[in-house]
Amino acid sequence: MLNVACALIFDGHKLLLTRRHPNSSQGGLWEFPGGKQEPGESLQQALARELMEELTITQAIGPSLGYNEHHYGSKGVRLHGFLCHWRPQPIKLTGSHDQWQWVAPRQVDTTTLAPADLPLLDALINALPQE
Ligand SMILES: Nc1nc2c([nH]c(=O)n2[C@H]2C[C@H](O)[C@@H](COP(=O)(O)OP(=O)(O)OP(=O)(O)O)O2)c(=O)[nH]1
Ligand SMILES: [Mg+2]
Repeated sequence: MLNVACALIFDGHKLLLTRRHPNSSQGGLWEFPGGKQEPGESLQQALARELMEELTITQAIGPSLGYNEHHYGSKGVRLHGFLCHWRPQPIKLTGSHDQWQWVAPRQVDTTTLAPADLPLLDALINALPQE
């Protein structure tokens, strides 16, 4: 099982989604930015590294939203979500993604979101104050 850490970066109203580069696995789908844990790293360290590598942003990694296990064919992914309070700063995509967007959590188009992400999106929505 591949351990992947991802960030649900939230500014109090909107959530940051990034779109996977068309040539990658799950290409063209939107996701929470992040990547694979490497040997010797905590999940939070992996996530901070990936956010710098992929978006050139520095984020304080907040509380865990749990994890979801998902199988893409024979490949199993354990996707760990962390809530991060957005620190305003420029975003620069370095190649893993071709777009980003800010979207209200309840308005995310779940048909174009990586399927492993759905339970983490629900965990965020459940943690929000009622409208
Ligand atoms: N980062 C990230 N990966 C996700 C999400 N949802 C989801 O199914 N995945 C899957 C896609 C990949 O099969 C797997 C690994 O993520 P990744 O491709 O970002 O890993 P990485 O940044 O380390 O990239 P690489 O070394 O493979 O280039 O996790 C998500 O929300 N964020
Ligand atoms: Mg990645």
